[in-house]
Amino acid sequence: MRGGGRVPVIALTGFLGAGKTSLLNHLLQRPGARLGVVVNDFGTLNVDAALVAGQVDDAAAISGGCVCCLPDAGGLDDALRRLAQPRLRLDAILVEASGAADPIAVARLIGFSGARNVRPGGLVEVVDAVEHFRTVDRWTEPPARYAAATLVVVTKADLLPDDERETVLARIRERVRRRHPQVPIVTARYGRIDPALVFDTAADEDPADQLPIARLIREHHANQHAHDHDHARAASVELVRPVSPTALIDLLETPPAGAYRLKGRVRVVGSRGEQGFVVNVVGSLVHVAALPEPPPVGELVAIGPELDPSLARRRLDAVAAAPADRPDTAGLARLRRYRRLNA
Ligand SMILES: Nc1nc2c(ncn2[C@@H]2O[C@H](COP(=O)(O)OP(=O)(O)OP(=O)(O)O)[C@@H](O)[C@H]2O)c(=O)[nH]1
Repeated sequence: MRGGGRVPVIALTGFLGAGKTSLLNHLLQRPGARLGVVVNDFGTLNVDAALVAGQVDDAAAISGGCVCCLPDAGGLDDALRRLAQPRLRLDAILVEASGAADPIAVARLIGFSGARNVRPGGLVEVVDAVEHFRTVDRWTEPPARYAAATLVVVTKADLLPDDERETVLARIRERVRRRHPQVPIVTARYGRIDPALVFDTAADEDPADQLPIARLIREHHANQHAHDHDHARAASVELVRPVSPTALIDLLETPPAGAYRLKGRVRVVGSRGEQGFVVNVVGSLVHVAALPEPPPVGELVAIGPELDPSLARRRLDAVAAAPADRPDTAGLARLRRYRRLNA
């Protein structure tokens, strides 16, 4: 381990559904690296921890809020302390912040962590090329969050219309550069970047580009009263039984009011036994993928800055309660159609 024995902590930030878990799973596939993971998710159920592809023995999961708003970094410091123990000999710790977390606050939490054996290793801001200008960058001035990044990864360019792709990507680059002229910006489908981009940053002891962050953090402290991000709200349900594909697809296609993001893992009864699926909605995009095994217990989480949690909970409960013991041919066909679209 380099860096005087302190383990670099690399933060993955980005708006709800931008592609942080996809990037994390990609980085975890790096052969030979010993990586620790902290996942911060919404709701009482930690879907992201369940979706982190089995490469880590113990993903420290922090659920029930956004990491930058936890009092005194509570959960984060504990998780970092646990993962930075010398006997684990980790090369780096990756922290996936919740989609509502403010990157500047995340940088501060890591920079001033009470865990002794860690040091900041960079902050990767994931940008959803499709939704970015409707969600994160909506005002005249580019958002301050760009300045906290040591690397910007733009995802979902594949979903942009061919004749708009270059214009949108150029606009993202131009907006980011106005806040942070030197930051590297890469485009990557499903976050499949060259891992050296992330782990190189982590190899530098006290990289020079931490300096602007120190200033940002001070400014941020001064503005603490004007908390500058919406607290997303969440509703979740645990699924002990298989779900009805029709009820599920109806939910994905018409999410509860204010649910910008829906995600979960489910079991459905097919003609040849039970099958597992992971479902994702980001804005108006629905994504369905098969799981290798049906999850013993599934879950669904709805998240959004303007979500009404009790109304959303009723919709989720209705999906959990819909009868689903027999194969539902029409519903399964709709589910498969999404799988084909996303293949
Ligand atoms: N087409 C396409 N889909 C992507 C890409 N990156 C991510 N996705 C999909 O976008 C959805 C959200 O991705 P996640 O990686 O779960 O996003 P996230 O930022 O971890 O989401 P939260 O933690 O809930 O905020 C999933 O369905 C991904 O498969 C991409 O580059 N192209």
